[in-house]
This record gives sequence, structure tokens and C-alpha cells, in this order.
Amino acid sequence: MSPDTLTTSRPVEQTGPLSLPGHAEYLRGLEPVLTATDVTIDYLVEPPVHAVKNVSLTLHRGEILGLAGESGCGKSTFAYGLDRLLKAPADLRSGAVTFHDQSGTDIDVLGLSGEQLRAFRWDKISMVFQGAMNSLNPVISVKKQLFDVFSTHRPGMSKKEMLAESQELLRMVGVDPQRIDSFAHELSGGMRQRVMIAMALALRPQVMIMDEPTTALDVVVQRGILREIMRLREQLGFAVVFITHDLPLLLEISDRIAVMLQGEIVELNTSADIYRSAQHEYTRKLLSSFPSLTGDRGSFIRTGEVV
Ligand SMILES: Nc1ncnc2c1ncn2[C@@H]1O[C@H](COP(=O)(O)OP(=O)(O)OP(=O)(O)O)[C@@H](O)[C@H]1O
Repeated sequence: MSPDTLTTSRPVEQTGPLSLPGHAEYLRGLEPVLTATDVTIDYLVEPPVHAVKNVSLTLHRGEILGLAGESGCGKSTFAYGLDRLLKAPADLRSGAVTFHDQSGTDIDVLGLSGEQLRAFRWDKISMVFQGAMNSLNPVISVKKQLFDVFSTHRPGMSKKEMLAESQELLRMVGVDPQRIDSFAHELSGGMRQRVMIAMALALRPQVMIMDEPTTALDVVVQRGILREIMRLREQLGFAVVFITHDLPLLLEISDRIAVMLQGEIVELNTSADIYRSAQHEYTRKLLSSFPSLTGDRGSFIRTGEVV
């Protein structure tokens, strides 16, 4: 890593638009792990699409930050920008993304070169996508795919260590370690997604970006996986940017929620305050469009218990 990618300044805490005093209270004492400042991303098509407009957001160590908003508002584009996964015609026009490493070093993510970026991704920030379970290679065993992560990023590890670590990862995500020799096509959709989460956890990243990670799964499997993610977050302390259009789900699992509308964050607050006293008209509209908030799932929000 070249010296110009390193800085030591710490960002000013952001409470964000339309946030209540409780939000500032929530932020007190939290340490930032990822900061996006004035990020603007366009798709250079004719006419150009201004997908993300001057978005600033701070993710704190160990927090689950939900990114909500209807289809096309720019959630995925922003998340891909955070991890430098954008491809043409997407163009990150301006802004800064800083990763505040546990070691105390700040990394200018947009300044990383190809090799530095490969080393950074998966190690510091990993990503789980909706389609990820289909991105496991069906004809390569789970073991080989997990081993590939280790041999690329941890070349010093022995095969024995890789096996022990892979089995432990599978156990952590609720997959029988004996399935390590299975091929992806032999696993259910839910299990494939759990294996993807195991791969994303393999290097113990400090941040995981999850873009609709459970949307394609049935509700029971989905809730099992979400519970696992929340438990692992407690155990391992990583932070999560969780993207979905399912606002009730975000209210259940997130510490804070950022609401996106047409490429901008229009409201940022704790989940409790978003639920109790949404400030932006669009957030209120989103909340009222989910009848489940007044039904069974609403009971969690009222009681604080995950069922
Ligand atoms: N390759 C592309 N070329 C042109 N425009 C694009 C491209 N990909 C996305 N967009 C546009 O960028 C905007 C933001 O899209 P994005 O996929 O980030 O939204 P999203 O909130 O994640 O939606 P979804 O929940 O449907 O994934 C939309 O207007 C979309 O049509």
C-alpha cells in the first residue's frame, strides 16, 4: 500500500438528514469503520442516469445499518461504489470512501490500485449479493471454494489449518461441516447462501455489505439466516450495510436505517425513531405501505423480541 493511500484523520460524526436528538445520543462513543463522503455516481448512458447524488454516510464498528428505498433509488449502486465493484457505464464521479482499519490506519478506498484492491476486498470488506448463491461454482466442491479464499489471501496457511477453519466457518453459519465435500448443486438455496456467508466471513472482515441476501429464499429459511447473521455480528463484531426494499425487515434487524430516494439519503436515524417518528414524508409513505407493521411482525417492534 503506497503512503498516499494512508491518512490518519478521523471523520466528524454525522447525524445525517432529518435525524432526532436520540440519534446523536446513539452515536456517542461509537467508532467509525467506513465513511462515505459526498459520493456521486452516474451511469454514462444517453441520457446519463444520476444514480447516487452526493451521499455521505458513516458506518460504525459492529453496527447493522439498513439501507432502504424502493427499486431503482440507487441502493445497490452506492453499495457497489463502497467496495469499488462498479463496472462501466457506472462512473464514481466524485467523493471519498475511507475505511478506518482496526489497526488505526485509514485507507482511501478510491485510491487503491488493482493489487491493493484485491487484497483489501474480502479481507476488510466482503459482500453477499442476492444472486450470490448462484455464483458458487456448481461443479467445484465447497471445500475447494473455501480453500481458494484462503490460498489467495492467506498463502501461509497449511491445508490442515484451511480444513479446520473451513469446517468451523460452516459450523458458524449452520451448515453441517460434513457437507464440505458437497458441490453447490447438491445444496438447497438456503444452504448455498449460508456457504456464501461463510466465504464472506472467511477472512474475518470488519464490514459486510449484504444486498438483498435473503430475498430469493422462503420466509422461514430467510429468518433462520437473518438470525444467524445477527448472532455472528454479536460474536465477531463486524458491521453490516444491509440493503433491502423490505423496510419491516430492516426495522427488526438494523440499529440504524438510511432511507434513499432518487439517489439521495433523505432520512437517517435509529430504527426505533424511524418507526416511532419518521420525519420525512417518503419514509412515512414507505412505512404505511407495509400492512405487516401493524400485524404479527409489528409485535417485534413493540416488544423488542425477535421471534
Ligand atoms: N447498467 C446500468 N446502466 C444504466 N442505468 C443503470 C444501470 N444500472 C442501474 N441503473 C440505474 O441506476 C439507478 C439506480 O439503480 P440501483 O440498481 O442502484 O437501484 P436499487 O435501489 O439498488 O434498485 P433494486 O432494489 O431494484 O436493485 C436506476 O435508475 C437504474 O435504472
